[in-house]
Amino acid sequence: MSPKTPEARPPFLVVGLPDAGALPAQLATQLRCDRSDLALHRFPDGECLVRLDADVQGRCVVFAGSLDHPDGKTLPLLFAADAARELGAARVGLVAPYLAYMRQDHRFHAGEAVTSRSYARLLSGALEFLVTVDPHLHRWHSLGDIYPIPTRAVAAAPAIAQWLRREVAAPLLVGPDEESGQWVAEVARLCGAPWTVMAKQRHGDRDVAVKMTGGTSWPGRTPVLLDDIGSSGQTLVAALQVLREAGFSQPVCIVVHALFGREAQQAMLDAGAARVVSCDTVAHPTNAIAVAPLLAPALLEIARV
Ligand SMILES: O=P(O)(O)OC[C@H]1O[C@H](OP(=O)(O)OP(=O)(O)O)[C@H](O)[C@@H]1O
Repeated sequence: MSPKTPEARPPFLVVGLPDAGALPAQLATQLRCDRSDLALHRFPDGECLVRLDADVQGRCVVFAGSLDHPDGKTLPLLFAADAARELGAARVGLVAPYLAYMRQDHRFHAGEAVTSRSYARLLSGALEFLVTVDPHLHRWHSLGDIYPIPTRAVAAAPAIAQWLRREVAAPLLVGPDEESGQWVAEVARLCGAPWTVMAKQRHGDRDVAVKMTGGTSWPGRTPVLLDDIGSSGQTLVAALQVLREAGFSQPVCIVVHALFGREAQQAMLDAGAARVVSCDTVAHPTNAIAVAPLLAPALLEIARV
């Protein structure tokens, strides 16, 4: 099949998922296209009913919204994607700044589901492309390992580095575990700052232990703890305690995806964090770093191949 000419490309329609915040409007503005919000009704028995209020015929329908609290958001998304196709959409894709279930990437105990793979199959059965931000890639090396559809993983690092250059004079980037090295090293490179990672052991959902593995002598540097996800907040709390014991002061905490509640945020402040900030992939009071503007270019690239 020959590549589509620009004239033949279907126009975009952005459809905001429930609780998607400002993202759908931002995307529609950047794409200069129409936007509509998915109507969602919950019946008394908990079942959902979705309704598309815009004409999707012949359009490239882009659902937009993060997949935090995924169990309540995923079925409406799948139903809506199915409806869009039935109603004549030319293409159906998803921009989800936070992609759920990526941490369940291994059968840790006999009989457990490898949910990241199952979830990928589920979404890939309903969608033709996916754009997200810094998915949790630990045992999977890329989204392509589990998502058969075209995907783009947008890096938050340039936006984080830009924020740091503005807000922290002489940062030392610190990752709380080895996996965080992938984000920490890139942000450090972009800032021209030194970096190190700790070693983490997870014993339970809210039970982690971390220890310093590199040096602790970084005179004049402000430690900046950087991780992809804050959930219970215990990883960062444990890392903050280690930094305090090593004599660091006024550490800054940055997470890409803020999945934590008020208590976890308070625990980080109590453990010595001078500031706790996050990217705007999940709407949260700590949002300070905008990555949503990076999504439209990735979407244009992927939706038009
Ligand atoms: O706020 P918390 O509840 O501590 O969760 C956040 C941590 O969880 C993830 O790693 P995880 O411990 O799942 O390790 P992994 O790299 O083995 O997937 C993530 O990279 C954070 O480090």
